[in-house]
Amino acid sequence: MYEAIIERRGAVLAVGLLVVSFLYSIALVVYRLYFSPLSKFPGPRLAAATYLFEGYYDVVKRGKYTFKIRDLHAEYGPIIRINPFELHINDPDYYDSLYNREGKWDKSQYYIDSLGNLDAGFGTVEHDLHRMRRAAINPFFSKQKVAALQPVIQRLTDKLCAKFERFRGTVVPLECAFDAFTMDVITEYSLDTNFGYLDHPGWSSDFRELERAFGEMGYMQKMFPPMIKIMRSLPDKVVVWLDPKSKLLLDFFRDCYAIADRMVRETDGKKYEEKEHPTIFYEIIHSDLPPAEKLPKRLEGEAAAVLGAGAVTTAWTLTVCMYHLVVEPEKLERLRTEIRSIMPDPYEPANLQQLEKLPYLTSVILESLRLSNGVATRLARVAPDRNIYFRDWEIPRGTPVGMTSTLIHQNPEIFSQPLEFVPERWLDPKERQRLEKYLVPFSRGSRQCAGINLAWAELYIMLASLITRLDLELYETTREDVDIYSDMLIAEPKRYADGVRFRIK
Ligand code: HEM
Repeated sequence: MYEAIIERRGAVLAVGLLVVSFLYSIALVVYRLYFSPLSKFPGPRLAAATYLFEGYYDVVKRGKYTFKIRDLHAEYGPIIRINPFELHINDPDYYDSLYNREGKWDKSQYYIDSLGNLDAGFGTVEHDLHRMRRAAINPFFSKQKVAALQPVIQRLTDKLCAKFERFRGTVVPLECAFDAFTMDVITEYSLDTNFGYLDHPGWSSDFRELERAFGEMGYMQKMFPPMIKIMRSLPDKVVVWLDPKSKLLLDFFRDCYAIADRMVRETDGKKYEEKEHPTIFYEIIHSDLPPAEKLPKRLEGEAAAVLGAGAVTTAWTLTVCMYHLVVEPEKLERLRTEIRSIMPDPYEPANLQQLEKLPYLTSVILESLRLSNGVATRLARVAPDRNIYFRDWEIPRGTPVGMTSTLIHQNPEIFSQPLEFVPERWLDPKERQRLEKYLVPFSRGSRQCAGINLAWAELYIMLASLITRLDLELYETTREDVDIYSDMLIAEPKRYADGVRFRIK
């Protein structure tokens, strides 16, 4: 009898809960469509009503919302509402108004959640905290510091070129090779350790897989915000059973923690003074940051951020660059001739300052940065304390507003033949000045890339040595292996499984 009553009450409770959540959902949709401060902005009603619209394009169709956003702009105009709480602008001339250093600029919590809430400058929502964290690492990435440390980059460049020479006649997955190079540069230059990827007998694609897993998880996380917290609370074995790819992520964070922990211990003592050069942790540990900012767990986030942000982005730019140069041999030859004019012996490398003066090499790098879209996704910024303006639109304070470099770099009104590799467009100084306003691979403003100088140095030094020392030919690789097809935070081509492959001649 009691059981029957309890059963009946349970059923009533379940139905009651269903009805309440149904009514709540209806009320939420009505609020979002008619009463939200963003309801005046154009865009599809479905996107304004629910995140599932975005989820369909990014999770189900895999990284396609960026391209849908481009189409929506064509339909609704330069400013649109892309989800219940976020706006997107597609007007290249507005870029510097959104990404600058005037006033406070937060990042959007929604975006930061998708990065797994990294406890690093990269993953910091709030302007003031970011400013403090960024100030501690800025000196380390200055042009002067990078210039002084170019021997490290050159040594690792020589190591990769020598490895290519040992692999003559074989097929090499070029992106994996460049990943190994950029990972070794960052770990040695920034973290004073060496993952030794270049010492592996072959070419590992682990890191690329890791970044892809990161992108996929980010999109899932956006749709189901408690996901990361739940995953973190589960034993590792269960997480890996649920999603085998997460093993790469777990191992990666474990490695980052181990580096951070070791660095904190070593930097405390004299031993550090014996080191060849400072590292990012040296800067942080000796900075004015409060003690809580210097704990290994926090520094794990900083290590993960520089590795995650700096390795595949630069490696992908090198890969896209080499693809286009090999496909257009007259451009490759022109570049070779220019580099040889200052380094006739390829094994006696020119220094960075000399390379920076080469106009064609610089143009090739600018064009490669434009076409490679290292960070492919929109980057939302939030003005926390003031309304901002776009043309006649007043955007309420606290609203995430994003723009997407990929869409700007492919805008035919700015870059003629936007999908073609045309380094020549950058050669005329006046035209270059005009175009550089719209070249934003590193973003701009207070949250722009910290590693710009390092990325440029790696690109100059690697290209100069590789192009003058070796001949490469494509192996079963087409434009479908390099052109962006999905936005997985980083750019992903249509045929990403085998990657970009070259035979070393
Ligand atoms: C071609 C290569 C690269 C590209 C295209 C690139 C692009 C970017 C972009 C667009 C951001 C801003 C992301 C956002 O707003 O959320 C960023 C941030 C960052 N990048 Fe890079 N990056 C490159 C190389 C590097 C390198 C070599 C490093 C250093 C090891 C690096 C370290 C960072 C860091 C630490 C941040 C976070 C900055 C902050 O929030 O204060 N990046 N990068």
